[in-house]
Amino acid sequence: MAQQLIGFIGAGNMATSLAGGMIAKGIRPARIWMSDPSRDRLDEVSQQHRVHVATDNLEVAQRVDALVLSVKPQMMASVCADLRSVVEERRPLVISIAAGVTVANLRDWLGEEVPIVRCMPNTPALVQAGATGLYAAEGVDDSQKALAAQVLGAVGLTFWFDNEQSLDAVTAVSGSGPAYFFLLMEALIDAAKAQGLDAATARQLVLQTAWGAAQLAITSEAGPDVLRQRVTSPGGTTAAALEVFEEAGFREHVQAAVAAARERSEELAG
Ligand SMILES: NC(=O)C1=CN([C@@H]2O[C@H](COP(=O)(O)OP(=O)(O)OC[C@H]3O[C@@H](n4cnc5c(N)ncnc54)[C@H](O)[C@@H]3O)[C@@H](O)[C@H]2O)C=CC1
Ligand SMILES: O=C(O)[C@@H]1CCC=N1
Repeated sequence: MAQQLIGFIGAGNMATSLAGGMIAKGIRPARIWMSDPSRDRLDEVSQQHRVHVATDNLEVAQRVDALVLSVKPQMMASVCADLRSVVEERRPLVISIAAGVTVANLRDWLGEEVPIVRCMPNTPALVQAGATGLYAAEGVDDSQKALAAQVLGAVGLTFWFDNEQSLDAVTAVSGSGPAYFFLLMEALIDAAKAQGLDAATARQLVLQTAWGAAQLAITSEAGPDVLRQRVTSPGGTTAAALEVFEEAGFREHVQAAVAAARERSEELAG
């Protein structure tokens, strides 16, 4: 694994965070290749990370042991069509991070024999605090699984799943999940302003509280339920607020929202 080369097709936000995370974890930049049609983007990336770059996807595919497909889902079919002959001939491990693109889609586009790992990362990968679900299709060996875990593990935690359908649940929970927390932050900032706090202070209070709560939950042995109870004095302010949330059906809304996201993920996967 030490000398294997990793290529990213598409040098966008997710690809550059993954590469940045890998380099921060000690992988030599010389092992990383990136292709993108945008010369400006590649110049930026090679300056920042010192990785190899190419405007031609095939140049990267011809060199690497693992190919991370990191273009937008709607680009995937055409990008794969161009890569197909090289991939069929060389059989690199293909790692897809595209939402809603299935192993069956990738096999259609790249050939039946290609080893594929499908992943669902999330945007906190951009700050090395990601959570990624991974699924290895049949034909992926242990060293290839280790390589995929090394790539995605460079930007956060990784979790393997035995069946591909689980990735729909992962998408609904941790893939889309950052947006749920951002919505709560937005709503709390608005509420803070409605209570007379200035916008900048409201923002800082809310973000620090979100960060602190996450840190506390991650580092504490107690679960979120116990931590919530510890904040809540009987008859106090938190109890007054939580009662409003519960009466409004907060938990049921979260259940319904996640179910809707899962359903949409299944629809997108076809
Ligand atoms: N936003 C999210 O929460 C998550 C996104 N993803 C997936 O990550 C993938 C990449 O997303 P981002 O990095 O946010 O997108 P992005 O738009 O930042 O990057 C895509 C890159 O692909 C390049 N590109 C376009 N056409 C190309 C081609 N023919 N060949 C090579 N490169 C080409 C673009 O120039 C761009 O730099 C998507 O498939 C998305 O579904 C995965 C998990 C979470
Ligand atoms: O909203 C979406 O469809 C994608 C999948 C997970 C995050 N963004």
